[in-house]
Amino acid sequence: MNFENAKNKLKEYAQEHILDYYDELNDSQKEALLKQIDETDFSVTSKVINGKAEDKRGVITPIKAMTLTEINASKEHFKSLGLEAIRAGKVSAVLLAGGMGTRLGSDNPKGMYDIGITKPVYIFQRIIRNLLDVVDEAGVWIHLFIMTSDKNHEATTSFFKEQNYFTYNPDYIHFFKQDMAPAATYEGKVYMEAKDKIATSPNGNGGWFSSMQNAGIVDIIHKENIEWINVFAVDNVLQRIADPCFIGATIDQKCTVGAKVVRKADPDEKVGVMCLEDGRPSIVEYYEQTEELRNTKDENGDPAYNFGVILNYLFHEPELEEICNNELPLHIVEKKIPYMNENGEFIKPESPNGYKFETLILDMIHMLDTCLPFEVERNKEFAPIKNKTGVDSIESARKLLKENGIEL
Ligand SMILES: CC(=O)N[C@H]1[C@@H](OP(=O)(O)OP(=O)(O)OC[C@H]2O[C@@H](n3ccc(=O)[nH]c3=O)[C@H](O)[C@@H]2O)O[C@H](CO)[C@@H](O)[C@@H]1O
Repeated sequence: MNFENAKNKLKEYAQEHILDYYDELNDSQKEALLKQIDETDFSVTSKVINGKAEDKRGVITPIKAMTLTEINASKEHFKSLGLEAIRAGKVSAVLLAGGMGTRLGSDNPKGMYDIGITKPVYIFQRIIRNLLDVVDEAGVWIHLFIMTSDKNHEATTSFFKEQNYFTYNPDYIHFFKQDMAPAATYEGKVYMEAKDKIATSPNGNGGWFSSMQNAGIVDIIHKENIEWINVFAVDNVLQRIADPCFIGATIDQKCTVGAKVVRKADPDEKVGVMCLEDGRPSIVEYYEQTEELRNTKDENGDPAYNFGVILNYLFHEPELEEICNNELPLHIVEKKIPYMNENGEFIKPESPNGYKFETLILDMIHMLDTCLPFEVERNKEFAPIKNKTGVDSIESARKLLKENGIEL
């Protein structure tokens, strides 16, 4: 992209200030900035209307989940269906590791965090170990696709190499990068990180499938005749990945998606909740749950929206291709955005100073026709690490790992 084209593109979105320092840059900086302007989707900034994204939610009603009791009654059947699919090479996994580990106060990718006490136990290591349990049981390797971002790709890939892929077969590990989105002020003006660099951040975990397409990963899926993709978060060190019982239940129920859910610990727990939206399966993310939704009770006096997603979904791949051109809703999130001020100084703000733009994986559920909310025991499958201490922290995860007999 040349200077004139860049100027025109920025004008369209009222972001011309990005080129304010262009004349001061050397040739390689100029080139880098023009490339970034070319690759960045600025249209997101025009979606800020009075500081908010348009809210187009339908009518929310409760959904029924397959409960532990129901699952236990058919466990062996589900398990054998799932193992059959795995052994036929129809199942793959996607690790979402494009987010930053900022809440842990580390600049490294979250998966590199060492949660060990007497020996190093990295988050990535726990995840691979969990997947290896199924590989050992099924007797076949499972393709694992790992989503990174511009900010952590190098660090993640070198770490896996250095750790010898935690004994996983490297032929079955494939990395791909997710796309980035600009960060902006409350007025929708894109922040600069430096004179030659726009402030960008990973564009939310909703971009995982389109990023897989852009990176050519979907070609591997086709070539290998993979039908199911188990997508999961980097931060839950206890989750079962490519869980045969979960896979079998989703196949048995003829659903396009399966979503692992837990009963919420309390109405304010920071998990998205499963529901029906205009009669179709859907999820309301925690920061968008109203007081009313959190406190509604069903006819038995139990919370009506009690099934929280743990971010472990099983997608039937062909339907993802059908919906991939549909636009996912944009979520506008207030965040602390490091930026360069008008004096050219780099500032790391103490409190939120603008918006990041994200699409979320949970919005894909509403686009697909059928979803099986599949209950799992929270003490056996949900140990998310979001914070250093307190709720959903390294401390709480260590406690749960110990309870499950895992040495740290
Ligand atoms: C949007 C989403 O799914 N939120 C879920 C997430 O909340 P949570 O608040 O943890 O969601 P985050 O967006 O922080 O991260 C979720 C996962 O997505 C990855 N990531 C995130 C952003 C990005 O641009 N790229 C990327 O790969 C992260 O590395 C992480 O593995 O986990 C909770 C369970 O613990 C669920 O109840 C929430 O519904």
